[in-house]
Amino acid sequence: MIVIMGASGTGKSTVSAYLTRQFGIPRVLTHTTRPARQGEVSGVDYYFETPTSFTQNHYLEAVTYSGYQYGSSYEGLTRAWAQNDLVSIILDTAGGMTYQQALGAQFAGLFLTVPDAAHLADRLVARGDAPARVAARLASAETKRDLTLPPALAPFTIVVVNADWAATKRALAAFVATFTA
Ligand SMILES: Nc1ncnc2c1ncn2[C@@H]1O[C@H](COP(=O)(O)OP(=O)(O)OP(=O)(O)O)[C@@H](O)[C@H]1O
Ligand SMILES: Nc1nc2c(ncn2[C@@H]2O[C@H](COP(=O)(O)O)[C@@H](O)[C@H]2O)c(=O)[nH]1
Repeated sequence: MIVIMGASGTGKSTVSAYLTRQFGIPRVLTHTTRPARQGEVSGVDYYFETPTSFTQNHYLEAVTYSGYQYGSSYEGLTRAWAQNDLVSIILDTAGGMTYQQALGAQFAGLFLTVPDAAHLADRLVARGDAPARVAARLASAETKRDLTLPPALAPFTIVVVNADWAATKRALAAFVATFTA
């Protein structure tokens, strides 16, 4: 399982979509109580939940991130694995730690970063996020934490600086090749 991590705006969803498009690697959909962003669809981007419906799934792990609940359910994992042996999932680093412990050798971390975190706000605003929401997200303890890869995950994780998209695509191709070699 490719576990994609990184702070908000580093490009996790963009990379995950590229892995699906280019290499046929499906993404495990996770559940959240945060409101959908413009263009996001339940069952495509997330399973969007109410606080009550969130409790009705069976989670391998769940976290609170920037004031909302997120969780990866066994139901979501089963659906993705029915499509392909190699799947990706987007998690915060706390979830990444849980998955590394649960999956052992099947865990392949992919940590995204940018050369200058000051550019993250510009990316999120360009994505269409409201400036107030961007400020709250980037000020959150979880986003600050996820600017850095936890040392415990370093042996099992590659780091990709996602600035020049062509370079990112080359790094992803080399990474994916390690699973098919
Ligand atoms: N290499 C890149 N260069 C410039 N912009 C990029 C690059 N990669 C992604 N982006 C853009 O940055 C914005 C944020 O990307 P994305 O939504 O994939 O980030 P994310 O890490 O999933 O964020 P979040 O955790 O907030 O959902 C998007 O508008 C995306 O198109
Ligand atoms: N530990 C988990 N983290 C998750 C899960 N689903 C998403 N995430 C992470 O949450 C933040 C915020 O996501 P956003 O879409 O609101 O920007 C981000 O770091 C995701 O990686 C999950 O099920 N478990």
